[in-house]
Amino acid sequence: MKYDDVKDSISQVLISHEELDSKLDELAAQISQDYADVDNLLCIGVLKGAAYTLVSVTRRMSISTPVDFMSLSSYGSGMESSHTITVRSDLTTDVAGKNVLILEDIVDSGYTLNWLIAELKRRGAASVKVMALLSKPERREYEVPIDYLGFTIPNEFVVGFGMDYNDHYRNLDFIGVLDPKVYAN
Ligand SMILES: O=P(O)(O)OC[C@H]1O[C@H](OP(=O)(O)OP(=O)(O)O)[C@H](O)[C@@H]1O
Ligand SMILES: Nc1nc2[nH]cnc2c(=O)[nH]1
Repeated sequence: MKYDDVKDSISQVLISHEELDSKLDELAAQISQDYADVDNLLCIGVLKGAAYTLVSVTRRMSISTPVDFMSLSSYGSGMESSHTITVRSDLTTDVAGKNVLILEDIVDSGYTLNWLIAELKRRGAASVKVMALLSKPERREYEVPIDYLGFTIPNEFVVGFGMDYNDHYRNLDFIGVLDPKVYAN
């Protein structure tokens, strides 16, 4: 898809590249401070969307951390969660005894995180904390603790910085509202 067509599909820039950069700096500084003396930190990202957030935050951290990814499916290619989690590919790390920090791009219904936190605890993680770049509280159906939050956003379908519609728009360097004309009819 040409970049001009992509821009035409965005009805509003919700969070600019500059705002993202400075928030990512803040989050990474806070996490680095809080985990400076914590052993066995493991940062986990849920593919595909959170890859952008995980890399951007850990790259800015002033402490060293192992990273791992998990691929879960709840949304498929569309806009509504199926509320059934399928593990497409699992972590390669044994999380038993690890202090896990999940880095997510967005918390919407909370279903994904609610499932993942329970699963990591079931596998014996010593602690599980959450960083989410975006939270959409109006959509919440499952309460999840967010220890580090970037932005609270309104109930709009957003794309960019990891977030997709039909696997496009992830590589935008800002977060925008997808124009409803894109998914109408
Ligand atoms: O709070 P929830 O309602 O569970 O929604 C949040 C989940 O939705 C998105 O992933 P998605 O399933 O779209 O997969 P993707 O990252 O591959 O795009 C996002 O990355 C979260 O993992
Ligand atoms: N792209 C995208 N994926 C989501 N998953 C849950 N909420 C959203 C959203 O607003 N946009």
